[in-house]
Amino acid sequence: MHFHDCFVNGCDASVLIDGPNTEKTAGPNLLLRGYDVIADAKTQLEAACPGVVSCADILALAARDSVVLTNGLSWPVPTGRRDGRVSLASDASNLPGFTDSVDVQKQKFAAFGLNTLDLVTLVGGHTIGTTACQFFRYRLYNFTTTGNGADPSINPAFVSQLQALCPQNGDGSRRIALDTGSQNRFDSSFFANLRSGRGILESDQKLWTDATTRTFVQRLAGFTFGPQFGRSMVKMSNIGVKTGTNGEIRRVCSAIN
Ligand code: HEM
Ligand SMILES: [Ca+2]
Ligand SMILES: [Ca+2]
Repeated sequence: MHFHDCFVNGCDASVLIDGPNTEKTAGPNLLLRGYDVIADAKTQLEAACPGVVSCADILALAARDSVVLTNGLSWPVPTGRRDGRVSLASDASNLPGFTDSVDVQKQKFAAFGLNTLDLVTLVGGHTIGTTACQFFRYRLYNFTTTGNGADPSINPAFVSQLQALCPQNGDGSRRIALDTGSQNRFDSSFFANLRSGRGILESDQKLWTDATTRTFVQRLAGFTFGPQFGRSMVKMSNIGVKTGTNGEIRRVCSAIN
């Protein structure tokens, strides 16, 4: 959620606003979840200290805390973001898509001052969580006309496992781990999986196929992922921050004051 917020109008909680044609209604945001967790935190903060902690700061802090809760390394989160007053679905086109080439992924991150190391590191957020079959099933059936019909960048031994989890005409909303075998642990296993052709999203596996990002995947599969993730997250969470008289401290995260 923090990533999808920061890439559209900066880290200003614009992604949390309810209403017709807000960012929430844009394709890439339709499956975001956890709004209830942010709303709960806001209710408790307003009861203790009304008007002080922005929804944008809650998103940044919750992102860090979810990493800590899944056994990842912590980092200090700079605070002081104010909440934006604009949220338009039409602004969500900056967000990367799961079929994007490495060049496009790099461009979309570079537009916010994030370099290739930041890109590969931040995509490592896929060490936790799941994806719906609909976002990668096309890689398993009739992707090619030769061989077993699957995307050749998938480890052949892994194809049948994925086919069993996401049958061709099965439920597209069924969810499977983005980091096979380690979906609840914030570790470097995601990068080891890319290295062995076990990436789930096409955009993730391409980070290994492409020579310009492969060296970073190789490096992050070691011990540097933990500390680097905190550094790259602090860069991401500074995108377009509103301070001073810009924006407001929302009373409720789903609506402007
Ligand atoms: C090239 C960039 C990226 C693309 C194309 C991408 C795409 C996706 C897709 C398609 C899903 C599955 C959505 C679903 O089925 O609900 C997903 C899930 C997820 N992504 Fe990304 N993502 C990218 C970068 C990031 C970054 C930078 C982070 C965090 C720093 C991140 C964190 C997550 C998490 C935690 C999930 C799991 C959500 C859940 O379990 O509900 N992603 N991503
Ligand atoms: Ca935003
Ligand atoms: Ca993991």
